[in-house]
Parts: sequence; C-alpha cells; structure tokens
Amino acid sequence: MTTTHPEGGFPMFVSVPQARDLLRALLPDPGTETLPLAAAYGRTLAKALDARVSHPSATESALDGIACREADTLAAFSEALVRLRVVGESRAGLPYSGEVQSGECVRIYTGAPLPPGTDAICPVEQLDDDGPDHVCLRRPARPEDVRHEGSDFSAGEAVMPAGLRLTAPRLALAAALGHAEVTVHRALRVALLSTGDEVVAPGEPLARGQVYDSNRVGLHAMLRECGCEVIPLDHAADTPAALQQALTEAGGADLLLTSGGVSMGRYDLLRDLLIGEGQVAFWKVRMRPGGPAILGGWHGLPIFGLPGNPVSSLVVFHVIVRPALTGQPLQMLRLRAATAFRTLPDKTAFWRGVIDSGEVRDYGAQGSGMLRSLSEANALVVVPEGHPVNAGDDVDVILL
Ligand SMILES: Nc1nc2c(c(=O)[nH]1)N[C@H]1C(S)=C(S)[C@@H](COP(=O)(O)OP(=O)(O)OC[C@H]3O[C@@H](n4cnc5c(N)ncnc54)[C@H](O)[C@@H]3O)O[C@H]1N2
Ligand code: MOO
Repeated sequence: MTTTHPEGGFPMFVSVPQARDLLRALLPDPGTETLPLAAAYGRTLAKALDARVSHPSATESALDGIACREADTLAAFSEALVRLRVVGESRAGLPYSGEVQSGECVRIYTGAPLPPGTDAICPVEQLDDDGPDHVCLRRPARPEDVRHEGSDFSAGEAVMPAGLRLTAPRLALAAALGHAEVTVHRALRVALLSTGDEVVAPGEPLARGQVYDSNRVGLHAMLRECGCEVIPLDHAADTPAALQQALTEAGGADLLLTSGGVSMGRYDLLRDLLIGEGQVAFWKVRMRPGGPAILGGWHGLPIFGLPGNPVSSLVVFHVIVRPALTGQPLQMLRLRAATAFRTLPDKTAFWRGVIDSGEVRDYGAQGSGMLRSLSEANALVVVPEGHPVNAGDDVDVILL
C-alpha cells in the first residue's frame, strides 16, 4: 500500500503505474521541430501524416511474367496449354500504352503498370516461349497477382496519426506517403550520472571491491533507443559536494537520470539530498527488482534516481522511465509459463525469463546484481502482487 513519509509528506511505496505517471508529470513539454526523415528515427510524430500519393500509383503486376485476360486462359493446365500472342512489353517506368485484345498478352515485370484490356498475370515459371511472338501457359493467369492502384493507401488518406513512434518501417512508410520531412516532438535532453566511490570507468584497472560502470553504458544506450539526447556527466564520488557539483552541471537538462545512492545506506547521498534540500515526488516503488527508486527535483531540475544494482536499474528503466519518456505504453505479450514464478505478497515482480518455443520459463538466478542475466534472458515476466503463477498459467511478458 502507498504510505506517506512521516517527515517529508511525500508518497512512499507507489505502484508502477503511479511512478510512471508522476515522472511523466514532471517532464517538460519539449516542443516540436521539423526534421528530414533520416534524422527522425526514434522520435514521436507531432503532426499526423496523410498520403500525398496513392500506392501503388497505378494498377500493376506483382510478378515477372505476362499480363493478359484471365478469361482467355481458364482452360490452361499442364496437359492443355493455352497459346497467346505477345504484342509488346510493359516495364516499371516504361508502360505499354496500347489496348490488349483477346488472344494477346504483354510481357510484364514486377511493379510495371497493367496494360489496358488485361486483368491477370501468369508468371514466367509457368510459361514456355513458342517462337519469338507467342507464349504457352501451363496454368491460368491469376487476377490475385495484380496489385490495384491505391490498395495500400490512396492519396488524401490519413495514414499515420500523431503520437506514433518512428520505427524503421514507419519511417519507410512516411517516405512512401510522399513526405521528405516530419514534424516530431523535440528530443528530451537527459543528463546521465553514475554515483558511488566503488564505480570505475570500463578499461581502468579494477581494485578489489570496485565495479565497472556498466549502468552508464547500458542506460546511455537505452536513452538513445528512446530518442533522447544524452548529456553524459562525470561520475560523482560519494560526497555531498561531488553530488551537488554534478547536479549543478546537469542544470539545463530536461531530466537527470542517476544510478546508485537511493536505498537505505549511510552513503546513499542522492536520497538524502532530495529529501533534505530538494523535493521528492515519491520514494520506493512496489516492485522487485528496483524497489528503492526515487523521483524528485533540485532547483527546478527533475531527477529520477535509479537503484545502483544493474538489473534493478535496467528493469526500472524498462517499466517506468521508458514509457514516461516516449509516451508509449509498455508492450506486453501473453504467454504460457513453462515453469512456476515466485509471487511476492506486496510487490509486483519482474522476473527475468527465457522465451523458448512460444513459452516462457524462469531464467534462474534472479539476484539484482547478476548482470549476465540481462544478456542471457530475453523477457521480464510480470507477476502481480500476491498473484501465484504456476506452470501452465498464462502470464504477461515484456520483451527485453
Ligand atoms: N538495508 C537495506 N539495504 C538495501 C535495501 C534495503 O531496502 N534495505 N535495498 C536493496 C535494494 S533492493 C537495492 S536495488 C539496492 C539499491 O541501492 P542503491 O541504489 O543505493 O545503490 P548502491 O548502494 O549505490 O549500489 C548497489 C549495487 O550496485 C552496484 N552499482 C552501483 N552503481 C553501479 C554502476 N554504475 N554500474 C554497475 N554497478 C553499480 C554497487 O556496486 C552495488 O553493488 O540497495 C539494496 N540495499
Ligand atoms: O530491488 Mo533491488 O532492486 O531488488 O535489488
């Protein structure tokens, strides 16, 4: 249950959807900008796109072969060949303009316009040349192998609504609709900071008890996937002065995303700073891993504090930060559980799972420091608070 911090008065133990909504409410409206398609990957459409042209732009062939009249070819099967006279050729960009009569055909190529008078296609694999001017068909020509003008979309049709995230296929569609530029929401500027005296840049020598800064690398990539502009900050040591210095450097950002220093320890300084000198929107989420996450602000800068444990920071990013940054709901699949999954009485669990042959099984080691699991598992299995999951049950699954 959500409670209130006795001194701070802020909510504690919020649900995952509450945490997401509170973060979204703190993010500024970034405004819009118009970009060439190639620069818009990962952004969200701010203005709907309609079709400026029809696709296909003409009724055309879906195969290389001949175009003819279906009715002329219905008798064709492997023993009884149908013979047609070839009167010309239609190529993509170089169509045949005459009218094709009964008993005639035109050689045609994929994407080439169908000549007037024809309504069906027979592919080259089903044709035998009979001299230079005739072909024999081993089976009837098919109207299904014709693509009709505007069957994909017609000029003027509203095709892509505002709010759509520009994935690779959607960028390709925008181009096919006839747009060279798109109006998208500006990228949020997210400053990224890892904290902790034990955290060392990859490649440096590692002393006993130290750990490489894997969170920074993983979070940077995930922010890029969300279409954000990343401002990497220098790692902050565990002193209030170092942390305040980093927060000051993040001043112009739309959000500061941190890792570490949010739990119950004496050196969990981000938590102390937000509670003592900033504002807190919530502390702790009813989830595992990732329970100690914190959201707040410091001198007008929204700050989301991810837990330092590598798995926890990734899972919180997936289920709270990403949907809030992109405005896109979590994509879930419903799959059959091949094994049981542990239930927690007062937290939603996001266990690492492996999807295999259409089912999902428990990955095994579920410790929040087991970074290797993030590469070997391919799913998060959602087990709601107090909700037992046995083998054979259907479960919600988030793809990693
Ligand atoms: N007494 C309690 N202790 C802990 C609790 C609790 O409720 N009571 N919660 C545990 C949970 S759950 C988590 S998650 C962690 C989160 O702790 P912090 O966010 O304060 O993180 P740190 O203590 O700074 O580090 C935790 C762990 O992660 C490693 N780490 C930190 N930064 C990085 C990085 N950039 N890259 C890779 N690994 C990193 C760090 O070395 C620690 O091993 O608290 C539990 N404790
Ligand atoms: O929730 Mo912590 O994130 O379990 O390790």
